[in-house]
Amino acid sequence: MAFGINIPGDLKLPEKTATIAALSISGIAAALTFKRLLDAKRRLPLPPGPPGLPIVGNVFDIPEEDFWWKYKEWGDQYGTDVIYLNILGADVVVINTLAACRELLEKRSAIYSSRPELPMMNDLIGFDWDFGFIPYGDEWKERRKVFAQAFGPKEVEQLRPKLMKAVRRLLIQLLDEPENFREHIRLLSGAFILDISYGLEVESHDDVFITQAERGMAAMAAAGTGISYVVDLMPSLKVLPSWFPGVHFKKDAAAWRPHVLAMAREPLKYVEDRLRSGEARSCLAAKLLQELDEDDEKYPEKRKVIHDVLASIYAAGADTTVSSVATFFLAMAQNPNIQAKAQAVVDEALADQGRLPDFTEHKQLPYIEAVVREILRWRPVAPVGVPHALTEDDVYNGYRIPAGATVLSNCYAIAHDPEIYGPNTHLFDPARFMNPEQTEIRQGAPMGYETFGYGRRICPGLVSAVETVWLVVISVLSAFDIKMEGKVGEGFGKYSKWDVDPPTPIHSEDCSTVERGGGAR
Ligand code: HEM
Repeated sequence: MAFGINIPGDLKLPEKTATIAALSISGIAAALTFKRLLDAKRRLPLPPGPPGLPIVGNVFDIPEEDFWWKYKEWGDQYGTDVIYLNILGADVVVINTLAACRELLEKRSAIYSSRPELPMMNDLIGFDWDFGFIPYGDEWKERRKVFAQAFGPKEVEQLRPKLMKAVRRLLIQLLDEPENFREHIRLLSGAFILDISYGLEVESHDDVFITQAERGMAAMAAAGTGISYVVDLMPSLKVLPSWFPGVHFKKDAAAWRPHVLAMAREPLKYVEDRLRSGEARSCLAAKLLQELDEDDEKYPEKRKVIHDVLASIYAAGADTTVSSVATFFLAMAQNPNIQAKAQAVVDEALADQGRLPDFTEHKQLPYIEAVVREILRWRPVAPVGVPHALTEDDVYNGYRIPAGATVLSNCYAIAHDPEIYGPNTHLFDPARFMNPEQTEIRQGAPMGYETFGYGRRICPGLVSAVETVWLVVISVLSAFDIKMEGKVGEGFGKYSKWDVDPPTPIHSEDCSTVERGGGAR
């Protein structure tokens, strides 16, 4: 019933008529007030932003590189923490401050937690199994719940032996082929995820499951999240046939789709086969599948949830972890003094122990904790987060934010905000998290976790990701010196115009590991 009002059945007819009339009048009045509020809301201005051109809007205003600084600069120029951009008619809102992220993405998360439509990524390439890309709603909630149960702090603790194994193998590979450190990091991340998800024992880069997953990830990187393909800006184009002139996106999608579907389908089938033959190794897939009843009429849907959640772990966790670990190598190569200080801390903790670091040292070494926080802060993996989408019209600071707007959080600008992280945020300096004596993490120090996003869609793999970075950091520091090698490149580590004292720009490929106490290998 409209407005949810029940009329008692024992009322007499005139009373009923009067009651109905009264209710109708108050209903109409409420509807009019609501409409007036809505109209007033719609008359409010959009947040300020660069003026843009007709039809294309701000497409040509956005620089290809370091666009997060441009977003911040516009915010400062217009005196607002939320700016508006029009991208070929689509509403895009960028949040430049932590306070505004908290207000909008956290406090108002009920309406800021969807995702924009991603026709290329989801419908055409086939990533609709990745719950990180699907809209807010029941399907997302169900998957997120299963994920959260598998990655709570206690569950992550149980994954530690598998993580230790992966990191120890990384050390051996660094010893054998330090110049291929990037490949080794990729294998560390992918192999650990395939082990915990499906119990797969991946030993080398040529492993069939790794190859399959990496092909899928290459498709994801090429598709981008939103504006790499014209179909993302004009979803209606997806109905065009692939022979239609200029419809490259369909050909690309057709080439990638089989890999993207296989990376989710094949490892799960492998576990199912192993369960039937009684040979399944302990892993999330085995645990979740064993909880299902094949006679349950909802079995196919429940199996699909497991399929989606497990594959999302690789899709969301592999490249992001690789990127953070690569930042560690870069930061150490650029900052030998910090590396030496961190190594001294590790050496002292392990003196006379005759072993490599393990979780005994976890949370015992504040400076290493600060190094990890600084890695995550200094070069956020997703500089403007993963786009959120607003599901209802909203008003912020007198500005209208329209329903359907894509909402970006400028994590990079926030992670470099001197009011949160102190001076010289362009520099890699773990000391910013420490107390003046440099003995403990300073009380009230921020976590440095802007890189994990905000609100209901915040990275649910955070605890596992931080533990992985931590174990790599402490293990590599205990065994190797990381030094720059050969020519000094350009581009990676490029500093922004805000930087006063830029670090030497280098490519992360130019780093090399040197066995501690030994010569360059
Ligand atoms: C340092 C490594 C990582 C970084 C920087 C990172 C960052 C992020 C970010 C920025 C988001 C989007 C948050 C938002 O929308 O506000 C996200 C989502 C997600 N991450 Fe991570 N992540 C990392 C590692 C991982 C790992 C290891 C896993 C799995 C174990 C994981 C699983 C996920 C999932 C499933 C989502 C989608 C959540 C949703 O849409 O509800 N991430 N991550």
